[in-house]
Amino acid sequence: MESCDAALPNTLIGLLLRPSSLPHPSAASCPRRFLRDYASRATNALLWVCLISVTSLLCRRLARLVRLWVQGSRIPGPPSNPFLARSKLIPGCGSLGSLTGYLAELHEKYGPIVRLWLSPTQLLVSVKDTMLIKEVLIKAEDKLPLTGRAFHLAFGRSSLFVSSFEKVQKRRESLAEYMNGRIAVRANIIPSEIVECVMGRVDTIMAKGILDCVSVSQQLAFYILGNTLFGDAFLDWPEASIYEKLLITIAKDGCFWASYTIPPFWSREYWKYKHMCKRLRHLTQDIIQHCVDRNDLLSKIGHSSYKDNKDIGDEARFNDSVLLGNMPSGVLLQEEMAEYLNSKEELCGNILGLMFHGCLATSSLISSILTRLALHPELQQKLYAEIIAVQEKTCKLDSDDVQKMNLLMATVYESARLLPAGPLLQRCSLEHDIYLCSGINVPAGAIMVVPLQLVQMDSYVWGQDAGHFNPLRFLSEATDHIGTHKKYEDFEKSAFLGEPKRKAAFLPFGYGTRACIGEKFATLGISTLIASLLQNYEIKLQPGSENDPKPIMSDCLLQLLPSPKVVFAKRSK
Ligand code: HEM
Repeated sequence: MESCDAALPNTLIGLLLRPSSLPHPSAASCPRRFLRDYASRATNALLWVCLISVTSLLCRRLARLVRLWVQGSRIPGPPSNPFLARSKLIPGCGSLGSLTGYLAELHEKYGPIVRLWLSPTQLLVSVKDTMLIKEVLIKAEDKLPLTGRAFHLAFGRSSLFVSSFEKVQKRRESLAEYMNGRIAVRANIIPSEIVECVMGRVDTIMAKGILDCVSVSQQLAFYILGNTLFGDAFLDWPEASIYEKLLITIAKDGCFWASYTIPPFWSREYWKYKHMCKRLRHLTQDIIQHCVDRNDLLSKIGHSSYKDNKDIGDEARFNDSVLLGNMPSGVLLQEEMAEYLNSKEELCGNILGLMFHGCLATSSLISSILTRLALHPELQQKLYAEIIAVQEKTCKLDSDDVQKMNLLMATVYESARLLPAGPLLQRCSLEHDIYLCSGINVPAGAIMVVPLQLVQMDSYVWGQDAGHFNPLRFLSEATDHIGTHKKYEDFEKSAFLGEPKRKAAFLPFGYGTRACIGEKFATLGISTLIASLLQNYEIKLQPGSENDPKPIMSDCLLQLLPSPKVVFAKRSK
């Protein structure tokens, strides 16, 4: 009789199962027993395979962690042990009581690049030197996984706001191409209807009384972005104000909920948050539908082939949107249609991500500018004169005109310098170490940050008055050779300063592979809006509040506190 052993298949599993000695005599005589034996050996083998893979994964992780510890300890920084890191960070926050304050002290002591252990697995590397910053922002292409998780939790799947550069690269390129193309063909980035609508809202709010700088800026930003992404349909969309409130509420809590590695299913608050996110996504689908009904969207975010494809379904038209990827013009194929339906969630995630980031960043810059204007009436006067001088030569202000207004552009830049959208630019390299020219090696997985406040207010780069608001520093003839400002005179003839060191230290929109795509759009759009506002209104502090404490920058949250109450006084024409 043939042995059972001979019956084992001639495969790897057969090899693993082949007994070292002769088969058990009873195995040959009992096929059922043999099968049981076979199954248990197969299970054993499978468990071994699992064990080996998990062990090798853990070993790889451990090796990576050891590399992080070893290489991290070679970067200059306080002599702390990764295991004691977090407990030391809080009391060590220094006199300024914030991470930026602490980093300032560390840079003073250890030089332009310092490391800090946030936890045994989290190494933070802060870079302050302008040349190193450029190198880091070009070489490190990924963003922190936490950022991607927060966007995903709040807005669903997105191909624009994820950690890996590989995943966002294509969408970044198509969006940037579209935005820049749009600026090139349309001089009026903010169409006159939106300016009129925004002015109408300002009038309505003014009729009720005094304006809070932050909330009015939020509304302005929301309408500009909404109109850009959704078209004119956004202006008469009845759910717009609910949408705005939900977006802001969700944005505030996003990072908190995303910081849980395992979602806290047991928490009612978490489910409330998820419910709000769902509502927001439904509203986004609603506004998309509203745009489709009004045939509006593609004139804003798609490209021209929409008009040639009137016979395709409403939903298919969205396939043409840059937020999903440009489809070749012509008839849509079945698979493309199916692909589109799968991508619906992605479109929603991309739109919500853009609305969230764009609104928050734009409103913070508008609010900062309005505050400066209310606090500096002499600057406002000069700006008004500049606007009128340009306007006399043209009937309607557009972005081409605005670019001729040097003092206005300088005011926007200076406000962005003093109040960047966030305290830190963050990057990481998920897979590869980053070798810097200075000989420092930043291990893969380390969190790299650029403390924007320190860089944009560095007196070595910006002069002794670095902490003061002075738009003239961006204009050549209004600034003397040591960088201090003259009066607001002769600024009309001034050119923008192009000094490289300053440029490298001016990063409100980031730099390098993951820099902001909306930079040009935001600066020109905001300047056009401010020009239109100043044409019609004078911005004043609320009467009686002149002697109140002046707004100062809150170091942690990066906003001006308290938000001043302002009045928009209509100009007599
Ligand atoms: C005043 C307004 C704005 C400010 C201050 C601002 C600032 C920033 C900053 C600092 C970053 C990170 C850059 C980096 O890490 O190097 C960023 C990223 C980004 N911004 Fe903006 N932004 C503004 C408006 C907008 C607008 C209007 C849009 C588009 C509609 C936009 C689209 C993006 C996108 C898509 C990214 C992500 C890039 C990526 O992760 O690859 N931004 N922005």
